[in-house]
Amino acid sequence: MKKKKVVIALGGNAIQAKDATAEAQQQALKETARQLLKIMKAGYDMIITHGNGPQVGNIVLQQQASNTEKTPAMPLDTCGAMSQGMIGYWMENALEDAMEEAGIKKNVATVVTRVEVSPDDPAFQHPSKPIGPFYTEEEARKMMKEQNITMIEDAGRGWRRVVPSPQPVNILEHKMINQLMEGGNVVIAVGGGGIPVIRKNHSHIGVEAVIDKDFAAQKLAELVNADILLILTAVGHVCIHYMRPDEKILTDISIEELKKYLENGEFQPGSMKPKVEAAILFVESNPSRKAIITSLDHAFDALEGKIGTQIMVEQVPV
Ligand SMILES: Nc1ncnc2c1ncn2[C@@H]1O[C@H](COP(=O)(O)OP(=O)(O)O)[C@@H](O)[C@H]1O
Ligand SMILES: NC(=O)OP(=O)(O)O
Repeated sequence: MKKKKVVIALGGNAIQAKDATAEAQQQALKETARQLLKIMKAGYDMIITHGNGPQVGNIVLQQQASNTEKTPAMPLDTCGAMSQGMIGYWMENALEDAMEEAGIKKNVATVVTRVEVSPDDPAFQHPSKPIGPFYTEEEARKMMKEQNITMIEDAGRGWRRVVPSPQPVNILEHKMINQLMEGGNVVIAVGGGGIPVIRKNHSHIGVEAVIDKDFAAQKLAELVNADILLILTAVGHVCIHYMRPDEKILTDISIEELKKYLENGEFQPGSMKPKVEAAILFVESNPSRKAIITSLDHAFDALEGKIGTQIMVEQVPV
């Protein structure tokens, strides 16, 4: 039987569960690798994508802190590339160790990935993607005045810097990523939503932005003709009336029904809304495709259709 192709988008909790140290992030990735191993063992072909919001923001701050003529600060696109390398390297170690323990022999590779965006994307005028650490309102107001940056309150958790987050238009390395996966390798790609580039005079030029990893994963999943887009976050299901007394989990759901909830404003921008939108776009691109939103610990069972929010063209009758 043909192996199913899965593109996995790993949420923040898969990497930065406790704190921002290299040790803590690598520790979190060990558990992530254990969960991903179950998917590997079941014979799925997989490409792993991941976020970079906390990490790229911290790299930017480190760059600024040592910005001298001899050690100049690198721009945001280059910081994005650094975050891909850093997280890809940690993930390679974690996956290799997990495979070794389980007696699985596969190669793991990270592809530094550029994602083309449109220079006319309106997102460049409206920074919305939170990066780096959280601050108090007082600290944030001072930083905005002194540094000419935009900061917003992030889902009740504190204030964070925000940067433009344009939509992915094309993934430049998608053919190589697909070949690596079809060759039986585990591929880590489009990290942090990819390095944002625009096309100018036959060249690609990096731009100051951070692409949403759920949209980038959706674009990649379409381009490699994946069967399933698996979006992993900290909750087992998408909910409507989230955090209210009448909260309800969504299990099997059609894109038509999900769209209605989206239009009713059920999902928050910057958290569940981009995941739901990415899932709908993927399923709409081909009716045989399926998107799943669930937690890391439910990843394998969700692929088997047992749990999580399963998004399809038609709701499967029970
Ligand atoms: N409608 C909703 N249903 C379920 N969870 C929601 C909803 N709205 C917000 N959330 C919260 O948002 C989180 C996902 O957003 P976020 O943490 O930014 O994503 P990521 O896991 O990609 O880092 C969920 O884990 C949950 O805590
Ligand atoms: N690039 C991106 O979407 O990162 P986070 O998921 O960490 O916000």
